[in-house]
Amino acid sequence: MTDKTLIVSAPGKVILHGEHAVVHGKVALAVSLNLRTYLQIGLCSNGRVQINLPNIDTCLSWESAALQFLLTTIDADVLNPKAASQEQVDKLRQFAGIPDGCVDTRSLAILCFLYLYGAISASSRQLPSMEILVWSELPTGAGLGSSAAYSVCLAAALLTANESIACPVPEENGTVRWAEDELELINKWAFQGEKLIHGNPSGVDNAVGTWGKMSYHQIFTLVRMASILIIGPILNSIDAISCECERTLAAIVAGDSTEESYAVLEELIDINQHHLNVIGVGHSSLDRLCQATALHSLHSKLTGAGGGGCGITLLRPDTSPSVVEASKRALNDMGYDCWETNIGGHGVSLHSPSSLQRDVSQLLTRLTDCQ
Ligand SMILES: Nc1ncnc2c1ncn2[C@@H]1O[C@H](COP(=O)(O)OP(=O)(O)O)[C@@H](O)[C@H]1O
Ligand SMILES: C[C@@](O)(CCOP(=O)(O)O)CC(=O)O
Ligand SMILES: [Mg+2]
Repeated sequence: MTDKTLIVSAPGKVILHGEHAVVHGKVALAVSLNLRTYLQIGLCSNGRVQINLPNIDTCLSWESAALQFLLTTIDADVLNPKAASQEQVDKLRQFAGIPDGCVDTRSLAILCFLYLYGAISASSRQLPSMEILVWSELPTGAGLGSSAAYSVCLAAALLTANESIACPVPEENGTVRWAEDELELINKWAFQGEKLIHGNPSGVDNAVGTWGKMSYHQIFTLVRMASILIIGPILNSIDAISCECERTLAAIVAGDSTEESYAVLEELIDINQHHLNVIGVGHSSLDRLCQATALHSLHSKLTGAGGGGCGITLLRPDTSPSVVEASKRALNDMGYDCWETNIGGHGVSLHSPSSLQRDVSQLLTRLTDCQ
């Protein structure tokens, strides 16, 4: 058991194309964002387990003894992650006082923590006393993958703390990542956490949180439902959109872009936005967002689960800053928040404290002090 305080972080994601379709086995194109979730974990000897989640105004603490039931309830092999059974979920809910069917932000975050903590500790038959603090730059529940970043951070921190994976030492001012097989294990456990939050996730979000950069993802877990016959052609079209977008982006990255490349990207965004509305995951507020940016000749679509949440707008290299500013002003006036982000942030990482940006470091210190 490592006795150091560890700080890990994982990026959020944005799905360029393929949300929802990916759950039905189609291709999704997702990229990591430069907005991250940070987790600080410290092992202690006070016989307690504490988790502090300031983004959702939650701080809970239990006697380790009260958590012993986890070892009898969860019979997991740390190297072979598996999903929580319904019986296990029921026991965790009962323990945490979460009524059946309750899926509020706090309940889901606690269920996810309790399962990952119990399952990852089960092999060593020990429940370490620890303090965990999770803070995120990502909006919660808005389509930017905050749940996956949370699950990835928890999986990485808990696996490292109980030495199921190595604890690489970052250089001063530096960050390090784990070996590929260890990242695989982090990703698999994070996926089990995502299942508790999402029910039937595709696995795209946790893969981006783990590996970062761009992920071209196709998962062959076809969900059978009657309406799939009707929406099948739309899902196939979304699949083709993801593939065409990937080809166009690859050409841009390779320096083979033409005037037309960006026009293609814009057209793909418009078509997909219509498709997402047709399959019923749009929202009038997202339509208004698309209309507002269209007035400035910018193209937008919803991203993530939809039904509210975030939209993305493509800024071409030749989009003038005044157009960006004018669209942001218009959106702000309509009550939207805007983030100008970069894509391609690195995947889950372990930080030396001095490598953190000053504002993040100060915030973690402040939040630790008031625990
Ligand atoms: N920083 C955080 N602290 C605590 N819980 C979090 C945090 N970020 C995400 N979560 C959990 O993830 C859920 C949001 O996930 P989800 O609805 O999938 O939206 P998103 O698009 O942001 O992933 C929250 O309800 C909460 O349970
Ligand atoms: C709708 C979906 O494709 C993306 C959901 O993304 P988010 O949780 O809204 O960030 C579901 C999934 O891929 O698991
Ligand atoms: Mg999510």
